[in-house]
Amino acid sequence: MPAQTLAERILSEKAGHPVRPGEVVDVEVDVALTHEVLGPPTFKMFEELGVPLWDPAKVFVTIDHFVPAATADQANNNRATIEAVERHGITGTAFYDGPSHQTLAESGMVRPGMVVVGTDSHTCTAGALGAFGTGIGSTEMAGVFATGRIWFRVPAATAVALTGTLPRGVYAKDVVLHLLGRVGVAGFRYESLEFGGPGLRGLPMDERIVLANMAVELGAKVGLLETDAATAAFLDPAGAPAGPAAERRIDPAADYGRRFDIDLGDLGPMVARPHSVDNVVPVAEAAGSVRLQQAFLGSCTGGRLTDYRNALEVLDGHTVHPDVRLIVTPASKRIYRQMLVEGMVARFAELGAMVMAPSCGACAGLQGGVLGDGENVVSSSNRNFVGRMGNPGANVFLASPATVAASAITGTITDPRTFL
Ligand SMILES: CC(C)[C@H](C(=O)O)[C@@H](O)C(=O)O
Ligand code: SF4
Repeated sequence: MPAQTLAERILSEKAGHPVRPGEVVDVEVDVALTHEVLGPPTFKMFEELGVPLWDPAKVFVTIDHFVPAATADQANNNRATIEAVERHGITGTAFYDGPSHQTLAESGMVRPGMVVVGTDSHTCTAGALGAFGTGIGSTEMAGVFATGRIWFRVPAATAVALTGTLPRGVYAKDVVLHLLGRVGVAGFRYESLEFGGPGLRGLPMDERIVLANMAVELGAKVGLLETDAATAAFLDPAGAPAGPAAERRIDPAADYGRRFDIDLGDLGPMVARPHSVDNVVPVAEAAGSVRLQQAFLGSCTGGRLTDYRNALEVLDGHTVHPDVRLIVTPASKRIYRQMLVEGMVARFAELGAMVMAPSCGACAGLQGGVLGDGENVVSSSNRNFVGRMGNPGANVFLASPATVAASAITGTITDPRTFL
């Protein structure tokens, strides 16, 4: 067997022979994800085929974007989704539990080496668990529902070797923003973006997930991470073994088109300014540039326990600027419950934050924090194009949860190290 990239290894195992970049392979799907936004049209197209669902146990359906519904149309989509799940006997569901990529990761359905497809672009998040995860359209998903199979062109790969440790006030989000600043939104187009090295393995799972989650912002087909004991512990919190497939490391002898070496110790807090996720500068350069009306801590990128702990570390002992609405939208019910246990909900409430139900919330501007004309928001989420967060007249700045917290205190973009 030749040395393989993480993506080649998964697709080779699935195809039954060693695959090469550029080759088209037809593979079995292990998990198919859909949600209330693209689920109803997907089910409609699939049902027109007149065949049974290939495997109801391998489908995961969520209601996460329209939660709680802001309009009757949204509520009708939610109902249509529930009815489709009932019609087809689908067992994997997370209704009103938080963004699908977090709830799918928590569900235990995803394992290293799997092929995961979803009608959502951030399905690449499953790469944090060692799975070949990618977003597909609803028509293609109708085909997957019917056959349980899909074809891919095997992607070329880039390896990102992380060494060192992140300085205080710097987080995984800053690593992704740093990469976006270097290569741009199409920097890894249709590639497998593979992260490894001791720097990666030193990051907690909550932080690692950010790297896989934002691979799509860099144009990548998949964002695959090395897996280790921490991955296994995430998959099996009770300590049950995750199986021999759990440990997957980058093979330096594999055919990587490009290799990046990043010493985490060299990085600083970064911010992506409107209206592109690669419009990146060090936070210091954007500091004080605009007045903020909103600060958002949430989404499948920046709504996990580590994010809230980091944000509260900055916020503790300070007050939120009176002009700023601080919105906290946990990325799952499990996270929300743990926040209650740790007293974080109370601390956010005392700071005047609006703590919302787990959902996508303000991230895609579908409910839970739409912006007004000319308003500026600093957000721990992943996209800032014109109209993202619900208003083409608003401006979205993307940063780490700690930078969001620091900026909420001052009412303008602020380096979190000011308060650490
Ligand atoms: C609504 C959904 C199809 C969309 C996506 O695919 O990413 C959303 O989750 C987003 O983040 O923009
Ligand atoms: S939280 Fe945002 S990025 Fe994630 S699935 Fe929801 S809308 Fe998309």
